[in-house]
This record gives sequence, structure tokens and C-alpha cells, in this order.
Amino acid sequence: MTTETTTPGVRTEDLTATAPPPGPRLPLAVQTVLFGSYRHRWLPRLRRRHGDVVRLHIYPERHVVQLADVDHIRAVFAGHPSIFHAGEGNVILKPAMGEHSVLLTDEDVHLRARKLLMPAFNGAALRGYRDLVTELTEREVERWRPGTPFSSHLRMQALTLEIILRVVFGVAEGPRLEELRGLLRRIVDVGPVDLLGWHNPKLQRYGPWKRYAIAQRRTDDLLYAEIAERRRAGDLGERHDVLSRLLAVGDADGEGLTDAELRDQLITLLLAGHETTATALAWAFHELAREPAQLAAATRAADDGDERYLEAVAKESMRLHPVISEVARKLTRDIEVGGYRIPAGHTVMPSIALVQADPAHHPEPAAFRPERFLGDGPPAGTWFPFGGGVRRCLGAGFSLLEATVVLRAVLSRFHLTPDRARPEPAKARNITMVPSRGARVIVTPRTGLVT
Ligand code: HEM
Repeated sequence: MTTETTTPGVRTEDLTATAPPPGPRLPLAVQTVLFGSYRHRWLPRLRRRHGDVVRLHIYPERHVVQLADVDHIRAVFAGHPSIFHAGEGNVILKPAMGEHSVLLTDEDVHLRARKLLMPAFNGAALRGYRDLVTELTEREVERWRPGTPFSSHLRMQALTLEIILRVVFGVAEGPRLEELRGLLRRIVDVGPVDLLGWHNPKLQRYGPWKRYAIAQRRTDDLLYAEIAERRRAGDLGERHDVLSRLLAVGDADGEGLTDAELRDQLITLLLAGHETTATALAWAFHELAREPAQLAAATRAADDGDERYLEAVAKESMRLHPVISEVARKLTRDIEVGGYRIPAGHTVMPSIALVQADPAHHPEPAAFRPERFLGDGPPAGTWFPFGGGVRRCLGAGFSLLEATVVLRAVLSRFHLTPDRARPEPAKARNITMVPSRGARVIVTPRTGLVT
């Protein structure tokens, strides 16, 4: 297979450009803070000032190049996986997810992991999860207290964690899984302080880092015990949870995953599949509560079982409020983008947030309009909250299914209003962008409303 990329503006062979991309001259520490906490405000400014290809210096990758041109991004996603290493680009997640994680590996090792995981997220598998998602959602929504403002983000975090636990482990009963559930709540709730400890093992001897490390070790012990017991189970073929599927299939050479590989993939799915969907749903509630016309349309769709509109609500929320604002690919050789030279070892970063907020692709980009996603939808390459190419999110279909089921269950039962009119600004929470006050809403039972 050739590794050459010929898309306009991007070259991987016969390079002629020598100039590096423009970018801010601030020290690494300042750029790291700006990127870590204020990227939603800083990066659009950099684009206006420097253009679609901007060089940054941030920790831990150090040399990073932001991309905001749709053609450049398309070329990167279509580029050869031996040149564009997403696994190396995601290195910040390694201490939690482990070296075998599908998110952290590249080339053949990544392909093998992805092939093994895919069947658990294909169309047939997704249909099988629908009843479970519906049941857990009904159980959650039944507990909501009308009239009292609450953080929809927190409730969605609890729900999506329960859903992903059940999808990954199946019927999660018994003392071991009960303990695991408690520990996972701690492990997946990663704050900036925890991140410091991930990358500085010495810190793990003290305070919060020590407690996090202990929780991590205990989680691993329980996971390995669960894996061992599941390996001995005689009914793997009849089970539909991800762990059983992974144990049952093995790979093309007849070799299954080792315990360490299984542990890493399971933790990856739990971490990647929980906070992301919860945040996307919280933003959807935040918008619906402030947009009476769209709320009315979504409520009608819930009553009529029109999942197309409900899915459009989820997609538009992900456009307006991308949960992950950029993805990363570390280069294994020099390339050329937009007339600039980008050396091997640098990380290119296609910006989801900049493209999805660009009026050239999405008219009136600040408006929440699910209708954009009916009919043909936005032009190809201008909506990619799940990333792209061979690394596109494995759980994209699952999270859209989850979002549609949850929206339908909530809107069938409740009317939504915001707890105050002013929209909540976005705030950076590690690698995700979340509503700053938790997307607080008030729910009112629809049966109690005079229409
Ligand atoms: C709204 C919800 C979600 C969003 C916005 C999201 C977003 C993303 C993004 C941006 C990537 C990186 C893609 C790239 O580098 O091009 C990714 C990768 C991934 N996501 Fe998601 N995700 C979501 C939900 C989920 C769920 C529910 C799961 C699991 C059940 C999941 C599992 C994964 C995995 C395993 C990868 C790594 C794929 C690979 O490297 O081959 N995600 N996701």
C-alpha cells in the first residue's frame, strides 16, 4: 500500500516547503495553561490571527499544529496510519488506559485491537443493547424530582456509567462487581489534579494521588479476578456483553487477548464511553430547555417515535458543543500542510470545534438548529465530533443510540426549563468541554401542564 497523500494542501512525499507554520511566541507553560483551561476562547483567536495552520507549544506533546481547514483535515484522516499515529497522539491517557488500549496503539497492534472490539459495536450488537439502555434510563428518570433545579450533567454521568458498565460486563451482580462499580466511579472521575499524578509517578506516594493509585490497583485486581472467572464460564457464546464477546472471539490467528490486553480495553471503553456521552446529553438538555420551538418539536418527535429528529437534536448539540474539541495524530515523518513544513515528531491536531463553528460550513453557527441534520445534513467533512478515518470513535453509533433513547424517555415524561435564562458557558474539564454549571434544568411532568 502506498503511503503517499496527494490531497490539495497536504503532501507526504516530494516536499518543497521549508517554513514552519506561524504561531504564538508565548512560553510553553503559558500556552499549556491557555490550551488546558481556555482553549475554547484562545484557539479561535489564534486562527483569526494566524490562519488555518497554527503552531503551538504545549505539554506533554510539546510541538503541536492546529488544523482548521476541511481539506487538510480530510487528508490527515485519510492519510496512512504509519505516518499519522493517533495512539502516540493520545499518550496523555496512557497511565489510566494502559499500553494495549485501542486508543493508544498504532498500526498493526491498533488494527488487531479494533477488529476484536468492532463486533461489540456493530449494527446488530447495537440493536441488542437498546432494551437495556431503555430500562436503565426509565429507572433513572423515574427518580427525578419535578420543580427542583438539578445538574442534568451529574444525572447523565450516573446513567451513562451504569449503561456502559452493563454493556461491558453484562448483568453486573455480586459483591465483586458492586465494589468495582464504586471504584470505577472514582477512577473515571478524573480531575486535573489526578492528571498530574498520572504523569508524575513520584506524586503517587502522597494524598489524593496515593488514593487514586490505590483505587486503580484495587480496580485492576477486581478486573483480573472477573476476567479469570469469566474465562471459566461455560456460556460465553450466549452472553452479549463486551467482555464475554472478547473472550469468545479471539483473533484471526486463533489467539485471544491476554488478561493485560483485556484489562486495558475494558478500562478504555469505560473511560471513553461514559463522560463523553453524558456531556453530549447535558448540552442537549441545556439547549432544549432554552429553545421552546426546538423543545416542542423534540417532544412531538418523542411522542411520535420520530428518532430521526431526536438524533438530529443529539448531532446538533455535538456540533454546537463538541465534547472533544480536537483530535491528535503524531507524525512519523515530515509532511507539508498548506505550504508549511511540519517535522516528524510533531503532532497535528484537526480542530473539531473550529470547523463546526465556522459560518462558511454552518450558517449562523451559534444557533441551535437540529433541522440542519434533517435531509442531506451539513457538507461532508464539516461535522466530525467523533474524529475520523481508521481512528473514528468506536462508540459513535452506540452513543447516538443512547442519546436518542434518553432524549425520548425524558421528553415523553417531562417539560424542561432552565434554572436561569443566561446560557452556561463551556468550561474545559481535562480533555472534554462541559457546561460550566452542570447544565442545570427544572423538569415539570407533562401530565401536569395545561396545553
Ligand atoms: C458523545 C459521545 C462520544 C464522543 C463525542 C466521542 C468522541 C471520540 C473521539 C473524538 C475519538 C477520537 C477519534 C480520532 O482520533 O479520530 C474517539 C475515539 C474512541 N471512542 Fe469515542 N466518543 C464518544 C462516545 C464513545 C463511546 C460510548 C465509546 C464506547 C462505548 C467510545 C469509545 C471510543 C474508542 C474505543 C475510541 C478509540 C478508537 C480508535 O482509536 O480506534 N466513545 N471518541
